[in-house]
Amino acid sequence: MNYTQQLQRLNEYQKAAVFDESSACLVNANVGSGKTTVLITKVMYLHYEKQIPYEQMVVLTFTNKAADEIKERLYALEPEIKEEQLWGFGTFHSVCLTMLKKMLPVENLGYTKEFMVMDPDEELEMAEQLILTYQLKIKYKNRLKKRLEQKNSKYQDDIEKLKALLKEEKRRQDKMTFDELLDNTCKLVKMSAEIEEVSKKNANLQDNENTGMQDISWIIVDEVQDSDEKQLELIDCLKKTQTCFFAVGDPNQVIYSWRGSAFHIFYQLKTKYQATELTLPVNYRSSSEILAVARCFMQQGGTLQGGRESGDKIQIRNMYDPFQEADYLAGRIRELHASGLPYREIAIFYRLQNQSEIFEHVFEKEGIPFEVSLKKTVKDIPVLDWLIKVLRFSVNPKDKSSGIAALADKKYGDGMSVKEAEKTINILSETRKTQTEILKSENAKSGSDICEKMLEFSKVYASKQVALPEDLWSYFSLENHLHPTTASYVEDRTYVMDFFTRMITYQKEQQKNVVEGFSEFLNMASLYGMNILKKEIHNENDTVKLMTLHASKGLEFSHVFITGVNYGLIPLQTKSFEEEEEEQRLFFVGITRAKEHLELSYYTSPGQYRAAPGPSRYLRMIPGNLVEGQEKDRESSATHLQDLKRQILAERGEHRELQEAGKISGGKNPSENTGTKNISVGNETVTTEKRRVRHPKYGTGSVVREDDMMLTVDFDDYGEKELMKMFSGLEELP
Ligand SMILES: Nc1ncnc2c1ncn2[C@@H]1O[C@H](COP(=O)(O)OP(=O)(O)OP(=O)(O)O)[C@@H](O)[C@H]1O
Repeated sequence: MNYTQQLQRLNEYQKAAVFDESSACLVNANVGSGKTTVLITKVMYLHYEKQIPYEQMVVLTFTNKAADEIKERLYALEPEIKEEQLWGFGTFHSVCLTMLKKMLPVENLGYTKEFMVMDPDEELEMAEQLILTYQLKIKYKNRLKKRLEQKNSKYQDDIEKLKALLKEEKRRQDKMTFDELLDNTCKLVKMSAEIEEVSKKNANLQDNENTGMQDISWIIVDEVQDSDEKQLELIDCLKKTQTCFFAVGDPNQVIYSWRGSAFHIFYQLKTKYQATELTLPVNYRSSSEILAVARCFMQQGGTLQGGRESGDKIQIRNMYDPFQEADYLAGRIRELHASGLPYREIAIFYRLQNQSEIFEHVFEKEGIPFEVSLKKTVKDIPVLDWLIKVLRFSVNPKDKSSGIAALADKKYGDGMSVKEAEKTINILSETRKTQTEILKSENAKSGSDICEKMLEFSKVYASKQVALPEDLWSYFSLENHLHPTTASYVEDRTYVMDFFTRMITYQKEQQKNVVEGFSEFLNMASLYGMNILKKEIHNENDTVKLMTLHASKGLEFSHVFITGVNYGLIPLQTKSFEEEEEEQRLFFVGITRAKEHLELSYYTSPGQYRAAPGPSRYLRMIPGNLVEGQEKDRESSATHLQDLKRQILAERGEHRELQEAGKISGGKNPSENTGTKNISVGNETVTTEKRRVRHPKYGTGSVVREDDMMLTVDFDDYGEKELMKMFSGLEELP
């Protein structure tokens, strides 16, 4: 659709937002009212009608997906647009990264232009290494991240010393955290503004000093309701008196308030910039029945007008348990597909990631094509997590933390302890001894081939080009590190080769030398962990989409099934009124993804820790006239259902047997080193104190049950998961 066609399609509210030229404008938009549509048309309007160059626009989005969508639409209209022209289109973090690399004097803050980005886990690892090296006494280490963020500590320990060491170490290793990308951009933009001010005053001394900063005419922000304090501060730094500010958002869709976003953002921005307020009230997505249900969960008042005619009433179903539900949905999807509905128009939502498992088993058996939206980042794939450390140290030998972590990795590294790895790196990098000398050295346990390779990488590849992924594979002797006899080898190798291919392609496309190109790619891998693996759901595939309510934001489907609307799941048990409100908004987001048809279901026997049987109170908030006849409890004893259940449980059992036989790798026994109080009930032990653990894939969580063999952990972002003790791969958190 070209610019004129796009403009003609808009309603009066949407046009008012596109044409608005006040110095600040806030668009309070309803769900599905065309925010994305307006934002893209606005950029086109400014460019084509007002002749604002793209390079003078900063268009900030909340996800990379949203930024890519806008860029793709612009490229489709004007394929000749250069990437540099769209430097300001991206997430807050990626735009800051570009500014720091290309426009701002990072050297003034003690960094080089080659600085690398580190994610929050890496910063924690660095802090843990420093605690070890300097023998620091730190209380509540399981809350180290929080404690490092807190300004004033009330505990008597070495936390302030650790903060200072960490700051120094990050600068020494030339690394910035995500937050520092924003903080440092702000600092340098402010410094540039001061220089400009001084040079204006001293105009007779020299012409306006070139601060390297682009003139920014427009700052445009999408999903402004999800911005946090740091992001607002960045907007404030970038906005000069002549810069116009335009933001769209929906206060009813705040689902990340734990990141600091809050309702007061609209109010704050409005008063700060004396912003004009506009609205987009008409929802074009959902049928009037679906909108009527959505209105029951709106918290911000206002009207939610519908732009579409009425459709099906919504349905509420009672399922005995998740097995019965999966079986029902398989049949229902088959029916819908037979009647001509593409699979891609069907979505199933749930509150916790672990709820997808039963659907996956059943759909696989029933031959229903599906995709599960997993929050997969490179960090979730152990081999890539390790490889990135190897590469980070290779392109930046100052980054000793990555080198140490790579060598000390139990599975892929050299199996050294952190201390041994540190010594090896220090000796090798400082004295550049050969491997034989290292072996003789008293201080190091053994020499390390990969350590030498990492240290020599920049030199070796200064003049050489990498042509194929195989070159890197053999350079680092990865065959030895990925252990060809292990079960994970084939999959690991595919991940590695795929990662190399992308990295080499990127470096060539950007016409950078190997070290520069790889560094940029690794920074992107930290920032866009998800995108880079292309594991996000692809809407073009004709598959049923399975995802958590959080992951559904911004998407739309003809038929939506929200499962497990039981108390304890939807909503989750909450600790505060604010959390409860956020749960409700999350449900609202889920409901408003549906265009034609919405089904909600609850279980009699949810089979999830903390979930209560029976309908959640949310279902009682929906007026009866919007619902098509409630079904009675379904018969749960159908023989085929019992068989299905048995089959799935048996498969789970086989999985355990494989683990027991050592075919699936695992880690240390987490109960070995705990001082937890446990109460035994029969064979089972109920944990009375919260034992915190970390799993390489599922993240952090608390142990809720354990017996001699098994251990059940309630993961913070995943929900409950049962693991074999011996092979759980869990790391005990202090
Ligand atoms: N003026 C219009 N006429 C007809 N359809 C429209 C119009 N504006 C937007 N739409 C359609 O309405 C749907 C929602 O639009 P869009 O995705 O831009 O909304 P949104 O506000 O970004 O949604 P969300 O609140 O879920 O983030 C899309 O299918 C879009 O094509």
